[in-house]
Amino acid sequence: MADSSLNPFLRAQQAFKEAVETLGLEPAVYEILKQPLRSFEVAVPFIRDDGTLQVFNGYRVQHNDALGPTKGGLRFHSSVTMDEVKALAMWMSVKCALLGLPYGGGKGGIACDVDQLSESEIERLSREYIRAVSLVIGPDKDIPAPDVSTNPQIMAWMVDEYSRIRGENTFGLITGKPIVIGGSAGRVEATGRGLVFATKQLAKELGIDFAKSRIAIQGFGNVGSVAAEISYDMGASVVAVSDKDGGLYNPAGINIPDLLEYKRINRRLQGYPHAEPISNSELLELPVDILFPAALENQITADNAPNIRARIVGEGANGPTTPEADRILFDKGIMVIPDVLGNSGGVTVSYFEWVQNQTRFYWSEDEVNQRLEEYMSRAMAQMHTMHERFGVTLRKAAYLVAVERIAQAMRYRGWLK
Ligand SMILES: NC(=O)C1=CN([C@@H]2O[C@H](COP(=O)(O)OP(=O)(O)OC[C@H]3O[C@@H](n4cnc5c(N)ncnc54)[C@H](O)[C@@H]3O)[C@@H](O)[C@H]2O)C=CC1
Ligand SMILES: O=C(O)CCC(=O)C(=O)O
Repeated sequence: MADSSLNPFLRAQQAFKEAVETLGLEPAVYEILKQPLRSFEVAVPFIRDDGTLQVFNGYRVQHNDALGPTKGGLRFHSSVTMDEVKALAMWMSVKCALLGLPYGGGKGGIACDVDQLSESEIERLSREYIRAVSLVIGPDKDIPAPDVSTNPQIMAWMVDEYSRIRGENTFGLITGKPIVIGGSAGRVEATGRGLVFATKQLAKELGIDFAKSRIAIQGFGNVGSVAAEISYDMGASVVAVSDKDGGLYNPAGINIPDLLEYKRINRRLQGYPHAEPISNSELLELPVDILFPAALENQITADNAPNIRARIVGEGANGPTTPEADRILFDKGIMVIPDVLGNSGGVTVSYFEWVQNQTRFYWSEDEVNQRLEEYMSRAMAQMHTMHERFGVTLRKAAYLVAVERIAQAMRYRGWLK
């Protein structure tokens, strides 16, 4: 069966439409939320190491700022398009509102393949991108952060470039920075930590002991590798992991610290001697308790959803499950922790980082982790209330919490007359 719901922007629009209708809100709410307030497409010229000039397409989208400045990551990936960035920004609006953060949703990216660029080329590209969007971002306007193929080093170059343009250190411009220049303790781990936290809570409700569970993880970057490490430390058996080049499977469980050391030395997962090779599609269909998709959108579709055997799908990635797949998983009794909650640990600790930058007062990692649990527990409780009140999936319930909050802000601000 072909899956008609692969365009993430159309999916995001449909989800907002359903939420506005379910809540019985005025149609004007959907008219505002169905597209971003501002979408920028910029040319990013930079000099290659061989002296030639290359120009990439860059994007920054600000979906809705009723609750505060827009916030969301920057992705460097060859598949980045305006529609993808719009959807990612819309999902950020939902995530920030659900978590009760004083932000709207934003997102950005550059269509490029970082594997083809040297480190100095990535630095020049990052600095040029910031020059291209410097007029539309800022600590009280729109605050970027890491996403796919971007990291604290890239955030450092970007905040440095912006600070040079402004003529003053502006650490609150961007989050996910190295700790020594205003990064927050716990930000690198936050998304994976939050995902494991939310999954452990749901597992308990379903009578699954997380510490005895079998887990498969697609994507072994910031989100997937941290989720693997924390799950392993809690005693769970991580039986499969993967990256864009394929996966590894050991039904007896993979020693994650050993694999991380192997990856650090070899810069890849492939060839690890204590697990069998497995494809990404095989990994998704393994007989496990918990599946963490932590790579890209559209991984669980109408085609493979009937074969998913996990009892819980905890979405670390943004948009890994299509709406048709969502319906199939629901019918099979598989619980899905929606991305807007599952991966919300990242933006929540980004918010803490921004607060620390604005106040110049820095917190310990324990304080960060404790507040992260408080914010996520509150959002989960509100999502559960909507889930029960309207009898809808957790994803729809998350949208109901978020859209009600954004609509309230727009109403007070006089946008809905
Ligand atoms: N970094 C963060 O704090 C947050 C990330 N996310 C989302 O989590 C997902 C992963 O992001 P990061 O871990 O930050 O990125 P990353 O760049 O650190 O890692 C991405 C991983 O996915 C793998 N991958 C790429 N394409 C793949 C494919 N087709 N099949 C299987 N694996 C593939 C890569 O090889 C890599 O292991 C994205 O959807 C991102 O938007 C969401 C919230 C916060
Ligand atoms: O940390 C942030 O501000 C945003 C992270 C992000 O891009 C996401 O949650 O998808």
